Amino acid sequence: MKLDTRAIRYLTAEDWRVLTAVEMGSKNHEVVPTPLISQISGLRGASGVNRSISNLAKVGLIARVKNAKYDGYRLTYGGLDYLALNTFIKRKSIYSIGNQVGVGKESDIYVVADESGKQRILKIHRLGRISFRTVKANRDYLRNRNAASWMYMSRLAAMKEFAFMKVLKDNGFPVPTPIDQARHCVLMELIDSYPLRQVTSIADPPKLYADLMSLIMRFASQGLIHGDFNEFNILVHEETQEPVVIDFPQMVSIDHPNAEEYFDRDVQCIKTFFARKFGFESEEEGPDWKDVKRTGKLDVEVEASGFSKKQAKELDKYLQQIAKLNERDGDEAGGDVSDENDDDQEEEDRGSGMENEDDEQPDNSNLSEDSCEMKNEAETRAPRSGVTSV
Ligand SMILES: Nc1ncnc2c1ncn2[C@@H]1O[C@H](COP(=O)(O)OP(=O)(O)OP(=O)(O)O)[C@@H](O)[C@H]1O
Repeated sequence: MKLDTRAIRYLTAEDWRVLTAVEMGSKNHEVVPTPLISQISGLRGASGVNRSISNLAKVGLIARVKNAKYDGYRLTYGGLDYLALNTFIKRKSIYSIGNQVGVGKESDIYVVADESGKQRILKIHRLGRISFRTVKANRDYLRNRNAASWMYMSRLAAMKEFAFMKVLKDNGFPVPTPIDQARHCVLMELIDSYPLRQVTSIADPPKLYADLMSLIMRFASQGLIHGDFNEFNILVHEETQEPVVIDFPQMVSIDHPNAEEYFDRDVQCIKTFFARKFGFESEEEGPDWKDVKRTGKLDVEVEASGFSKKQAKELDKYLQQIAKLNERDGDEAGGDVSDENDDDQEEEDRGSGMENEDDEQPDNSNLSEDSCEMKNEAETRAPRSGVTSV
């Protein structure tokens, strides 16, 4: 799903109201009936509403749903992107959109700029897009998921990322400065860097290795385990060669029942990577779970910062389901980024009701042993040009 912002400046105030109405209506309607869109938008006269509906559908921000019992529309990823961008533009967080610099399994990364031209990173969470392609085959798995689960879950993922980044940054951890969050998008500082995965040579591998191991210990002493601490999620600053950590979907508390396992896996990922890539093996045994001493409670602090335990559980459960689907479908789904606009009928396959049935702890067991290898290799260096105004 490419972010095409060409139409954003041409939408009228009425179009925005109608788009917002479709978003609001889809909170409890799989397919939002046209009369409801009209009612929520508060616009007088059917002709204006119909004109806006047709404008929005033409540029793919909403999609007419065929085969439904009644005539209706649903919001597309594009529509949600526009709503989020509009919020950022109004808040003056974003002025222009540049190149896409990353396509992850579950996010798209763009360079954007504010009015002064300062460049930033926009991360658009797109949870579940891979699994959508095979959603029919996996009916049972998703039957009880919310109609708008991709929107809701992508928003939770953005909220989680923003909350963690904020708490970590405020406590002196090397993470990008979080700038803003709206719907399923996070805006953050652009780090002049390469992902460790792409770095071909490093001046001082033992130092970087030691820095990373002490980071794992620092996280743990503050009550946290990254859970996906690998060469894809560590950026190496171009000038200083200092590490900057990104991407926190798997982050868990050291009180998690599987904490030791996740901690050991983070350590092992770094060991394996340094041995393979730089031929470096430390003489020291490396950080040991037994040496972790809690001196802080960032795991608790993050819950108080706007991302609740309940939301964390909802998100973790959904991530586990998606991981299971992807695992089951193997290569068929792997890396196949589906565009949800492709298939008008898929909405039917998603049930309703976002229940939170049990009290399970977040579980990272879906990650395979070699989770260090899980990500797609994408063009990930942030180019500094091509920023166009939206
Ligand atoms: N703040 C940043 N500054 C510079 N580059 C960044 C920044 N954030 C992300 N990137 C680039 O985008 C790439 C992908 O980012 P990230 O790991 O957060 O998402 P993802 O891996 O695409 O998501 P997923 O885990 O769902 O696959 C990074 O490897 C990095 O090259």
